Amino acid sequence: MTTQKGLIMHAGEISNLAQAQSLGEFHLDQDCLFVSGESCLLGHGIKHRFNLPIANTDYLVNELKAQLQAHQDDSENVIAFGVLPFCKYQTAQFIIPKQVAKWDKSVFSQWLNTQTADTTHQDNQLTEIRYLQDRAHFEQTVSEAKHLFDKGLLEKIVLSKQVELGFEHPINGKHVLNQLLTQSQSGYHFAFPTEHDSVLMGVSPELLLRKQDETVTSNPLAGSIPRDPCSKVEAQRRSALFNSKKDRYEHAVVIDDMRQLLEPVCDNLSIPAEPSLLHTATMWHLSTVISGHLKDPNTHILDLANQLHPTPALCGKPTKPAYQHILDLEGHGRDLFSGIIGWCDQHGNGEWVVVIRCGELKAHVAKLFAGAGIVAASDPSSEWLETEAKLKTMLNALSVQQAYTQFNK
Ligand SMILES: C=C(O[C@H]1C=CC=C(C(=O)O)[C@@H]1O)C(=O)O
Repeated sequence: MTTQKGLIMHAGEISNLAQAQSLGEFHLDQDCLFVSGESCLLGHGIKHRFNLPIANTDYLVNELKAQLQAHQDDSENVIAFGVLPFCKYQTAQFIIPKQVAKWDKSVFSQWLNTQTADTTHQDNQLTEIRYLQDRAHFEQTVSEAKHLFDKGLLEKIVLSKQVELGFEHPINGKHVLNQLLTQSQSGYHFAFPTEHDSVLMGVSPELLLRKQDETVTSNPLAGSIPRDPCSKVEAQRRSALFNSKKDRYEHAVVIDDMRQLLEPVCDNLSIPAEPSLLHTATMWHLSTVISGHLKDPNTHILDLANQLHPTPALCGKPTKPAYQHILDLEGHGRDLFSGIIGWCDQHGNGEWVVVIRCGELKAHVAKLFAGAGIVAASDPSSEWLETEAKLKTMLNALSVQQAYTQFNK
């Protein structure tokens, strides 16, 4: 095995479009996709689907290892794709594919493009928008959270909303995935067929953990500002974000938490003293790249990832009270949203990202999610606008950004 741009090479490398086309079609209801850097990991077909509880990390890791061993082929490295929910009392979904291939991202994009070239979304009317938490409710919960900070009960909480979009016709999921790949050049694109006949897809900017033998890398994000088409405004926003005390604090809470968990298990944990700026197609974020060498290279990636999850970038600090207040304040179950998604092999290597900037697509309905980190200095209206901006990744991929804005007027 060799490494290219951080993604581990596995059996079945495909770098040529003709070779890719010989595989037939990409099937959203049975194929898994995980894109990292210039490579993507593609799972074809479902050999075995199973669920595991995530409340006990040792149990999760041992059962997962046993499942991988039971489905190992003679010659090939066996891989499981999976998604862990936000709630520790729900179960993770895993798929061991019939066949795994590593592709160049550009080849995968071309291959998908050839399958969607003659389809368009233009005639798929948005017929309904249903907020599981509307603006008034969201802003009210931010204000309530601020009282919790005043009382010293919390330092940070991540509050979210969900939006259900109804369409006239069934959604063409492959077209949406194709749009995600075209519109968002960076980030971790993913697609996973869930046990409820929906497809979870999106492009997450946030790497929770990558593990290759003894090396671990993480790229937590927290502290955000929407992008702007005007370069002057864009420059002002970047600088405002970088110098914002509120956002620096929001970010520091996440980094401190990750340091606490990773320091005891790593020999030389490297955490830059101050964050840098990272952008997606729609947002700027404060970002820190953390890396380290594991004291025990045999540590399974989910051993660490499930302990890190949910970080204060998705939940809050302290974790347990923040989690409880999320349940009370939000009033909707997050399920897979703000969980983690990725893959691992039988050596415990792999990559997991947080389930954000994504949607769950099923028939005529797309369920979208967006959250924002709330701290004492948060302004309810700005936090709402931040969640609206975060929705754009999926709204643009669904080609309904304009219709969505019209609907909300
Ligand atoms: C919860 C989301 O973003 C998280 C990840 C990056 C930055 C965030 C923030 O600045 O609030 C959030 O913590 C989301 O995109 O729905």
